Amino acid sequence: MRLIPLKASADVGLWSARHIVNRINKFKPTAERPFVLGLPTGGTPLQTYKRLIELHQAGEVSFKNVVTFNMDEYVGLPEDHPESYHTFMYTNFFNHVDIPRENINLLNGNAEDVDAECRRYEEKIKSYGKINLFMGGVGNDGHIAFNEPASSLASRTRIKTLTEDTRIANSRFFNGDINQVPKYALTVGVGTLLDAEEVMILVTGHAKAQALQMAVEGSVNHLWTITALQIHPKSVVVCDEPSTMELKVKTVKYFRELEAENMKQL
Ligand SMILES: N[C@@H]1[C@@H](O)[C@H](O)[C@@H](COP(=O)(O)O)O[C@@H]1O
Repeated sequence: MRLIPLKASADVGLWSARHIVNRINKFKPTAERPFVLGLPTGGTPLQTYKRLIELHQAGEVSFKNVVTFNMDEYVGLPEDHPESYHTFMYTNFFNHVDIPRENINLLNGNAEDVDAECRRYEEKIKSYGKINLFMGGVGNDGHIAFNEPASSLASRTRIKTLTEDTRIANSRFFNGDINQVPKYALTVGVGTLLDAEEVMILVTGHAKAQALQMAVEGSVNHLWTITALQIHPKSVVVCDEPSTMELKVKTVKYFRELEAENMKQL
């Protein structure tokens, strides 16, 4: 695991956006061989999306040959609901870059047969071979995508019941009313995430300190599904200072020194 300890959340946004741009440009995608990017919603990646739009406008990156797969979507929320992940993605990112609409993949939380919808999604990912880079955030309780505590670490895309903690955390987007937060979501599985060539997780704010500590210093376990990153061959965690509060000083020092060495070699 690579840990990038940065100062502020704005730095996390910039670093992660540059990382995505570098990966896409190095890949030199074409229509026949697109770059496949996994994407999250939530408050954390907002700054990344802003920076990506700026880098696109500055001519540093094109999304013409990029195919995206979002990690999750609420069940039963109309697609055009202001808090659906469809709306989030178009408003905060897709509407501002040159990605063709047909390259965008989002789970349909209103599908009549949700199991068939989840199978379709897995098949579609497979049809591209693999996801080249999956970006994600983490819940306060260590969930990755909507893989709530006790999710199988081998799980694939499926329907999940949200925990009360997650619904309380997400009620901030629903007028502070937990009753308006959907009870279910469709989500890629931990196994789906682990299949990606690279996984990049963004962690910002003090509320995520315990999740970050488990991710980096804890043991792999299904109660903190973020810990599955430890068995991924290429995972990178980009974090700000407040989120490192529960890490050992020597852990942060080690990773900071490693990154300083990397910078020197560039
Ligand atoms: N399904 C999403 C996750 O993908 C996200 O990582 C988490 C944290 O969101 P935020 O970035 O707003 O803290 O919220 C939701 O539960």
